[in-house]
Amino acid sequence: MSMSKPITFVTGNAKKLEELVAILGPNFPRTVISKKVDLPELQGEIDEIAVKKCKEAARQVDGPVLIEDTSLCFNALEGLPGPYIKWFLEKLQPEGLHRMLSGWEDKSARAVCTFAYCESSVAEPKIFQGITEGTIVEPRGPRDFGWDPVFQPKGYDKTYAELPKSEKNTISHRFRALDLLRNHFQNEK
Ligand SMILES: O=P(O)(O)OP(=O)(O)OP(=O)(O)OC[C@H]1O[C@@H](n2cnc3c(O)ncnc32)[C@H](O)[C@@H]1O
Ligand SMILES: [Mg+2]
Repeated sequence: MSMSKPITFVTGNAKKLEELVAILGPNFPRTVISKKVDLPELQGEIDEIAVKKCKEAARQVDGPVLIEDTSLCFNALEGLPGPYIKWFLEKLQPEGLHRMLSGWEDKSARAVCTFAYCESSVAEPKIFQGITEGTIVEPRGPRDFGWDPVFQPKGYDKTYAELPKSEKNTISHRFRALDLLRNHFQNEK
């Protein structure tokens, strides 16, 4: 029997939590609870943001914490909007994200999900990152989660939004990151 403390997943985003629960499933070796906090939107390189965000979460929660930060990187734009995608999406809507690339032939993009886990406020965060390659297309499909309508994963003719959740959750940036996280905790036992 494991005596480990529960892990608190700190996020203000209910859809992220929903996907994490669906992807990890019931056999994940640790108990994960969630806490709704809007952590600051930081600047910098992707890994650096995740580390800082995790340290901030660890300051706010007693015990092990998990955070994640999601970037959408347009290759034509040298990786931008990247970690700033939240503001671009909020101001431009999915249509505007697609329009941002109208002057570029290269519509390719990468969805990057970076989890950071910290045992306590004095421990160094560990990073687990997943990347899914795709293309930015005109928005198609339901609008219940962020930029899903404009991201068409490589090898698919549907956007993330058009794919059944169960299928997105087997190929997504978040799935790939959580697969690494799962391996880490399974090997720890
Ligand atoms: O509290 P946190 O966990 O930070 O949640 P957030 O919504 O602020 O999320 P981020 O800072 O990571 O910003 C990422 C943006 O991308 C969106 N997003 C994240 N994962 C996504 C996914 O799998 N599909 C579509 N949009 C996604 C999300 O709604 C944000 O607008
Ligand atoms: Mg955020």
